[in-house]
Amino acid sequence: MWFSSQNGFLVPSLFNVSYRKNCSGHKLKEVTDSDTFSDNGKDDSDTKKRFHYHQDQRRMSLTSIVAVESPSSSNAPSRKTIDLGHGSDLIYIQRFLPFQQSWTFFDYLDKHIPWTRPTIRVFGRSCLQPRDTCYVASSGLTALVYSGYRPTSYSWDDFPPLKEILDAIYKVLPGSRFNSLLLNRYKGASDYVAWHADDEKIYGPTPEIASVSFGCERDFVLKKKKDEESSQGKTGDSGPAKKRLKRSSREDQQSLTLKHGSLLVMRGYTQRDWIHSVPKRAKAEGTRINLTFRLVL
Ligand SMILES: O=C(O)CCC(=O)C(=O)O
Ligand SMILES: [Fe+2]
Repeated sequence: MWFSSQNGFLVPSLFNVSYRKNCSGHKLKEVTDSDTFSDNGKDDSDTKKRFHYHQDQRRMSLTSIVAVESPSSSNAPSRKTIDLGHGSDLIYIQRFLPFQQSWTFFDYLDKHIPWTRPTIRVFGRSCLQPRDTCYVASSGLTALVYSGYRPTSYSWDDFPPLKEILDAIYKVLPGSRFNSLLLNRYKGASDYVAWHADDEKIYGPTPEIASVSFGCERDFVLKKKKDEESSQGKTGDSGPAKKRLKRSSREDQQSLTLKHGSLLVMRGYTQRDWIHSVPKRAKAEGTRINLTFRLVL
């Protein structure tokens, strides 16, 4: 097999290369998505390099990546499972959707979603939410309310491409079900989502949240709640308090770079025991769109 160099990595040259401006407006060279591509080892070295980078920044714990599962068929994109411990875990599929198709979704969502930037209440003060948002949900569900804001609920039928994305999620997560979707648009470096957990009662104690990202890649950071903040400390499965205090702080933080066309799934007790954020990043100049699919019980 022939290899060519792309962004410092050797990749098989049988894959087509295409160009698209990246979020800083620079020409970006990308391998046109071929689903078999993710199995050739490049995916891993790319990820490991990134993890080492984050490790340098003391944000990534390499030891917690417990499995890089082999795809069940050569067409399935490879997935990584990150065990956060105590019944919480993440799944990350970097090449979940094909690269060009992901840009088609991005353009559609950017143009057709009725984005709003609502005023929300944080610590008793009103402020403009630092990103655009929209909410889509099946009819008859309990309304979503967060930070004193109750978004208008749009219908799935208004935006048919959302159903295509949902179908793609069901293919990689058989048995899962989602009936609502929160969309976020980050218009540049200073848009962000602050530390929070999606632990609203309407999602139940162990919500599964499937998060698809398009456009400018951004860091997604998770931090373990202090034991008194989560009810996990009360279950007694994390050992005596003295032992808990000794735990290395690296185990309490995780960071991932969510790529264009990727899927991140948060499962188990992740919302009960962890908080997450998409921090401001000086270099993230372009627009990013993120979709979080959820199940309202
Ligand atoms: O943009 C993201 O990746 C995360 C968004 C998020 O955490 C949320 O909508 O609750
Ligand atoms: Fe969230």
